Parts: sequence; C-alpha cells; structure tokens
Amino acid sequence: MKFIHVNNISYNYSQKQVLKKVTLTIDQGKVLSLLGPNGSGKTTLLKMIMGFYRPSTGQVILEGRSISDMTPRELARRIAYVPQVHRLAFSYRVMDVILMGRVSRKPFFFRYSSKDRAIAARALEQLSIVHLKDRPYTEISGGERQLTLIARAMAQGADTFVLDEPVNGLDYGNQIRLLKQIADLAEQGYTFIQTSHFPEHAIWISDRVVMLQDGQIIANGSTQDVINGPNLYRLYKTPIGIVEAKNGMRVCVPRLMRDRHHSSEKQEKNNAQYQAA
Ligand SMILES: Nc1ncnc2c1ncn2[C@@H]1O[C@H](COP(=O)(O)OP(=O)(O)OP(=O)(O)O)[C@@H](O)[C@H]1O
Repeated sequence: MKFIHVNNISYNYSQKQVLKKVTLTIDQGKVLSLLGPNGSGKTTLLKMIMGFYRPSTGQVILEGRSISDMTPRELARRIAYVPQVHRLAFSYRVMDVILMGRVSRKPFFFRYSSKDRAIAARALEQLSIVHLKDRPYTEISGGERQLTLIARAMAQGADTFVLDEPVNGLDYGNQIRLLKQIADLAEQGYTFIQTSHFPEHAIWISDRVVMLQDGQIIANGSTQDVINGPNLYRLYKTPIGIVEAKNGMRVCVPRLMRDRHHSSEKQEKNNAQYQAA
C-alpha cells in the first residue's frame, strides 16, 4: 500500500539547490533506506518528509493529504523523527524521556495520565528495555539511548519512523541488534525510513533502497535490484563487488580490500570494469 508519496520535490538552501525533482513512494510496513555520499541531500530529504522544511517545488503526500495542510501536532501523531543519539541537557529517567513522546497528544497544560504511563511501559517492553526505565538517560550507553529514542517515538503513537543514521556511534553488536529490532517492528506493520552510510545495512533490513547523488535520485527500487556493483561505484567512486554467501545472503566486498588479500588480481581491471558500468 502506497503510504507516503514524495512528489517532485526540489529544495534550495539560499542559492544552492540540494534536492532536485525527487520523487519516491514509501509503502506501509516496509523499510526504506536512503543511501548517498556525504552532502548528497539525505538529511534534507528526511526534513522535507517530516515537514520541518517546505519544499521549493513539489509536495509530500501522506495517505492522500499534503503534509503542508497538516498541523505539526497532527503530523507528529503519524510520523516520528528519531534523531542520531544525542545528549539531553538534564538527567531525565529513561521512562520520563519516553513519556515526552506523549506531549504531542496533550493540551498545553497537562499531566501524564495512567494511559500515557501504560503506553510508555508498553514501548519499553516492545524495545526490550524495561530494565532501563529508572536509569538516568545521561548514564546509559549509545545503543540504549537509541532504543530509548525509538521507544519515545512509539509512545508518540506514530506508525512511521524517520531515522537519520540510526546506528551512528553504536558498537557492532548494538548495530546488529538495533537493525534487527527495526526489521521486527516493520514485520508488525511499522514503516521506517532511514539514512545509512552502510549498503550492507540496507541489504540486511530494507525492502526498498533509494540512492541520492547531488540531490538527485540515481536509483530507486527493490534492495536486490538497486544494490549492485555498478550503482555502488557510481555512488561511492570505489569498486565494490557483491558476493552471495552460502545461505543466500549478499555481502559487499570492497575491491580495494579484496586486492590486498589477492594481490595477483589486477586492480586496474576491476576499476575499469566498474568505471565502464
Ligand atoms: N542549514 C544549511 N544551510 C546551508 N546549506 C546546508 C544546510 N544544511 C545542509 N546544507 C548543505 O546541503 C547539502 C545536503 O546536506 P545534507 O545534510 O542533506 O546531506 P547528507 O546527505 O545528509 O550528508 P551527510 O551524509 O554528510 O550527513 C550539503 O551540501 C550541505 O552542505
């Protein structure tokens, strides 16, 4: 089911055009990964989808309605932004941070209700972090913080999560566990849009991949179709092969590293092959 439709969006920061006629759709209950080199416009595109910035041309449509016709509160009830792991200025308990997700559902003066607390408790359970609920947010690890921020987004009641490099700064184990958590939540019907600098992470959990270069989409389709050597070369300017493990899982092999291990291979030949593609 087509859920979010990004329709022909362009955006300029003063004179500089950073998004050029970007069109894509996001299906409900799926994971979409945005890949692209530094400065290609990934974060700017996320900000458009969140309604933080208004596009110069084009529009973002959520279930048939332009998000420019929605109030920030209305939008926050559907789409939640999960920032990169950050530090809060004050040492709130994890439970309090998650309860903050309920604010968009409250009048100006409010107290948290028992329903709010039950929703926050459920989010703690869904993210398997019940044991952290009374810990100060400032004293938990980066991975635990990222899970807390996703729990806060869930407590907001949103069904779509926009994540900017969610594994940034996490150790390898926590990266894998966080991505597994995202894949599991997508199975339950939640929708995810993430930016990533790791094509393999896109292979692991994405249904769809969009490649951005200089603010333009250069590839958009199923993960299987989009993540291939020629597209990765176009994006990152370094040759990367894709090999299939025995269990069918696809793995990225940077040729520059492979050539260190097989010095008899002709590196120029590989480069020529990818440059020609
Ligand atoms: N507030 C701003 N004012 C002016 N230019 C900006 C601003 N934010 C981003 N840019 C520029 O817009 C372009 C796209 O930036 P953006 O942050 O969207 O890229 P990105 O693909 O997310 O990059 P990265 O992978 O490095 O996080 C870059 O050239 C950047 O310098």
